[in-house]
Amino acid sequence: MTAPWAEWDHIVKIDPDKTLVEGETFQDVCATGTDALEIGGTTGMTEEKMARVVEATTAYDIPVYIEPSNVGAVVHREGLDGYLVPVVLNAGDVFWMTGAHKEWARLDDDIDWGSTFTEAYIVLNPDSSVARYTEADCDIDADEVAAYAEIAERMFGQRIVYIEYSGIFGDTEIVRAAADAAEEARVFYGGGIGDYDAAYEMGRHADTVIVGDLVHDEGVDAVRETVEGAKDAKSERADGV
Ligand SMILES: CC(C)=CCC/C(C)=C/CC/C(C)=C/CC/C(C)=C/COP(=O)(O)OP(=O)(O)O
Ligand SMILES: O=P(O)(O)OC[C@@H](O)CO
Ligand SMILES: [Mg+2]
Repeated sequence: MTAPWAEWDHIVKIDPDKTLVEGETFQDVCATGTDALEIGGTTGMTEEKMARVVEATTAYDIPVYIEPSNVGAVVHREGLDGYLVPVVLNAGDVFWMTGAHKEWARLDDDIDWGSTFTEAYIVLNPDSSVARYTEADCDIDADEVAAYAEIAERMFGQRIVYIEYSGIFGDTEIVRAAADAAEEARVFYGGGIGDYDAAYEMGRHADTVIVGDLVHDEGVDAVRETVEGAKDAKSERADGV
């Protein structure tokens, strides 16, 4: 099966706990040229907030995926394309590898496994909420990140390796190392993408560039630039994927 994300160069991640820039709508976000929306955030997440954003975004012609950060924030809804569920490879607490997932399977009888996929996260900004929650070991070098990417794909069958620098622009050598280690698995990169150049730079290595805070802090014009950066980088890549 071709993965839904196979052609995604760029994703906007909407945090239901944050607002859009005044005067902008989800329709404007969808019109930036981004390939998909992920809805999720670490702190302040509730089912109500999630439901509100899902309802507002599924009205448009763009894939919408929930990225759950806890069991209570998952909603099921007509028009939703599916679920991209994090599994944090370098978490300090196994709850974030399998524990939350076990609880979700135990409590939710309506999981649609056909549209549920996992993202093998490697969390690398120690000051981010996600690093603090998961007690991630962020003090790892490019070799170790590459090895995580390798085992994610080869031992655990992961199809997405997500290099997560939430809040800061990451180390391109680390992203490159992950990309080199991944054979078929796609490398997602997120963190601190704020303009064309940043998206272009990470898009040279990662298959998909994710933009989060920018949509809430700066708005759709800035996001559109990053879409162009990611897409230009992709079209210039020798492997063409
Ligand atoms: C199995 C289910 C249903 C849930 C568990 C899912 C897991 C393991 C989540 C792990 C870590 C996590 C919270 C991932 C979400 C990724 C994300 C949205 C990160 C961005 O958050 P930050 O930028 O750190 O936080 P804020 O912007 O909310 O402060
Ligand atoms: O908010 P930013 O820093 O763009 O990070 C995006 C995303 O990777 C967060 O999960
Ligand atoms: Mg954030």
